[in-house]
Amino acid sequence: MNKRIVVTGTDTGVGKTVFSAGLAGLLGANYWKPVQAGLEQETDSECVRRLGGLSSDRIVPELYRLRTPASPHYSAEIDGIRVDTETLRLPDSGERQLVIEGAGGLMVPLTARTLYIDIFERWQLPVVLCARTGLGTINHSLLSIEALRKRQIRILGIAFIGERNAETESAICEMGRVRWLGRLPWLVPLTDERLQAAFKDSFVSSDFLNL
Ligand SMILES: Nc1ncnc2c1ncn2[C@@H]1O[C@H](COP(=O)(O)OP(=O)(O)OP(=O)(O)O)[C@@H](O)[C@H]1O
Ligand SMILES: C[C@H](N)[C@H](N)CCCCCC(=O)O
Ligand SMILES: [Mg+2]
Repeated sequence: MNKRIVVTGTDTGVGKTVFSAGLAGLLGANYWKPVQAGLEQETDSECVRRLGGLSSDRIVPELYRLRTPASPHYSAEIDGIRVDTETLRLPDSGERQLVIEGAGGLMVPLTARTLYIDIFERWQLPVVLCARTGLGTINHSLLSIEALRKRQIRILGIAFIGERNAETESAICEMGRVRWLGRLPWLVPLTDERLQAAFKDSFVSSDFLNL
């Protein structure tokens, strides 16, 4: 039985890391951010550990820690290295499930020739697509869905992040023919306790089990 889930999004900054923290906390899963671009501020792994309440042994180390917060292909060039996409092999997660977060949106380049979506296609894991609820998200979401479908990547569903927008959420799910998994509201302040409580109210763990 597959126990690994990819968390991707319609864009950078949509809330994949916060969602991943909530999901890993809800499932008791491990977390992996294969390629981290940007080290000056809290990394995604550090954020998931803090907000998801994960012990350090549940965080799989990144394969690439690139200094510059930019597209990984460029951030790697600045660091004088090249992402070897052949090394992006799925780690064994042992007894626990594994939440894997991409970087930015689907068509983010890891190298001049390889997009993250190409890696998702190779992995053939189910994908949760994180999306905003505000104006502009319908286009971003339907484009992302189309790209995933074209590569026959299984979409578990859409996880919305932001304030309720019933018309937009239903338009995306109906026109994109994808499941509405839930909506994580915007939490201010954003704390581990508030996230974990809100996540339990927003999502159902059975949607992410027995994949
Ligand atoms: N539900 C939420 N409530 C409050 N703040 C949030 C929420 N989701 C995300 N944020 C904030 O929005 C910003 C972007 O979120 P996040 O880092 O999760 O995005 P991302 O999609 O993982 O970005 P990246 O592409 O860089 O990995 C962060 O400052 C985060 O704290
Ligand atoms: C730096 C940022 N936080 C992410 N890690 C990488 C986002 C890459 C976005 C590339 C793009 O779509 O222009
Ligand atoms: Mg992130």
